Amino acid sequence: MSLPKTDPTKTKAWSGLLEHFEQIKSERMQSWFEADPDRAERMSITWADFYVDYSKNRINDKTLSLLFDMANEAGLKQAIDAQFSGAEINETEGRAVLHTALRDFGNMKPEVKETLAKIKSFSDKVINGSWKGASGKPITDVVNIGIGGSDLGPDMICEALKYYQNHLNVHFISNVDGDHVMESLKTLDRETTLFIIVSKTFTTQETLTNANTVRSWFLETMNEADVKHHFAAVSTNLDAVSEFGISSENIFPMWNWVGGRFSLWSAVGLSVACAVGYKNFEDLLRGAHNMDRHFQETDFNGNIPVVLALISVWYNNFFGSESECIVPYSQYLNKLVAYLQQGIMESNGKSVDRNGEVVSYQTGTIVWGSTGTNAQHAFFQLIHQGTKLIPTDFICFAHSLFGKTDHQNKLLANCFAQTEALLQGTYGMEVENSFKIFEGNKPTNTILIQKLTPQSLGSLIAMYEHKLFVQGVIWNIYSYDQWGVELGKKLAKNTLDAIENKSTSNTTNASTKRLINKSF
Ligand SMILES: O=P(O)(O)OC[C@H]1O[C@](O)(CO)[C@@H](O)[C@@H]1O
Repeated sequence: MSLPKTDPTKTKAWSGLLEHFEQIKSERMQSWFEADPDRAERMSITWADFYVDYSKNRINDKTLSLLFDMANEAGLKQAIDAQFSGAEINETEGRAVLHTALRDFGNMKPEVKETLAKIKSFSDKVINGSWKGASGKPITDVVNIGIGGSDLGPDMICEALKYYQNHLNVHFISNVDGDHVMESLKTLDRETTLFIIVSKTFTTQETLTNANTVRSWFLETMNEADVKHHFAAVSTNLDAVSEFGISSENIFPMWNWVGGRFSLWSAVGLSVACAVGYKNFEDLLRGAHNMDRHFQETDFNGNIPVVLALISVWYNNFFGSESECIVPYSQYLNKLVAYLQQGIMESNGKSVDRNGEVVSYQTGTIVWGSTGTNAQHAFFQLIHQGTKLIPTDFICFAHSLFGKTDHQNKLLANCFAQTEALLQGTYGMEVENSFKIFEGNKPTNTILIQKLTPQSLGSLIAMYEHKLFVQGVIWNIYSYDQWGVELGKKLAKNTLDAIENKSTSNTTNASTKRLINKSF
């Protein structure tokens, strides 16, 4: 089983969509709402504790039907089946893509089960204090050292599930910036801190540099023999981890069939299990699995990731939208966008198709955003009155966690009101002058979830994972490799040599040469 290799622009549906776009590009959503009282009901999906309203989009039934035709012509069903079957759909790296297998409790690989049991036993001990530091004191602080997928996921989840957090303090050291490392260490007590080094490859320059700096700092007052009480690691490269000096009982495996940016469901989530307890970590995984089943089993017209992906393709490839915005109305989700940026842009930032040909159409969207209501007071002006069409996802929760009704009502009112303002603008209203005109007709999706729980969070993240995969299938690109980040890594090595040796004789570019020389 492999991924189909269909050029989307050669499909019948693509031609149909081009023609259809010309017919409806100037139509106003408001008039569709007025003409069709059932629009909001028809263009929404209720699933588990999710209600997804996609009615405020510049689409009608014909648009949707053509988009579904395109998905069929692109072989989306075959692609979904290929992914879940464990086929090597990451062909350029010769790997299967099975992050979904990490959360499939009914059908779990023995090595995954075993690792989850190890995560449970380790995190239980750290939380209940039976895991002692070298001097016999219980752990108070857990520090995750990793970057990219080995940092963004656990950091985002720990922040999102802060309400469920226990007494442990969690910290994340990611950037190779030494100031960041030293600032993070400033308040930590060596005797009560546990460091988890997370690196799929265990070759990443930033993570290894940071891990070595942290170990030297630790050894300023502690002994080599104490390392095993304070350092654990998560990696596929078990030999390199042992070489670093971490004892085998503190090593958690991961596997090549899990991409870094989809790895929070593996032992990469160890810091999450420590921060919120294993039960909540497992609930997160179960929530993601529920979304996997919805994605795998539901017809395209009721399938949340599929519908959201196709609508996004509609704006990207027909309206020419370059970016899309994500605005969660929950401060707990303030790291969600950074996390999704890696997932979406590292996956779909590709310009060569699955046949090895340079594409003739747009692929990956630029994703950006921030939490509401803060975002309203920052960049919403541009979405409302700027010249660009920026489809926006509004994510909100029906119930808050602390039950502050007054705040919650205002938070939701702002969220819903923004989608309405973007839809209606001031169209048909009398305004004093042209500066006060809001064009309206700006597309939004609203994802209303009952409550922020580990389970609903798992479902939400899995929803975006599947959405990006669907888009990659339509665009005929390989979403699961990331060759584009390799060149920079290689050049950084050469440049480091020049900086360390204070010599630019091997630097060819004049601008880079001058920059290096100015830095001495
Ligand atoms: O976990 P590792 O191997 O240290 O890699 C970290 C990150 O680097 C990348 O390979 C490239 O940025 C990401 O895909 C990955 O999440």
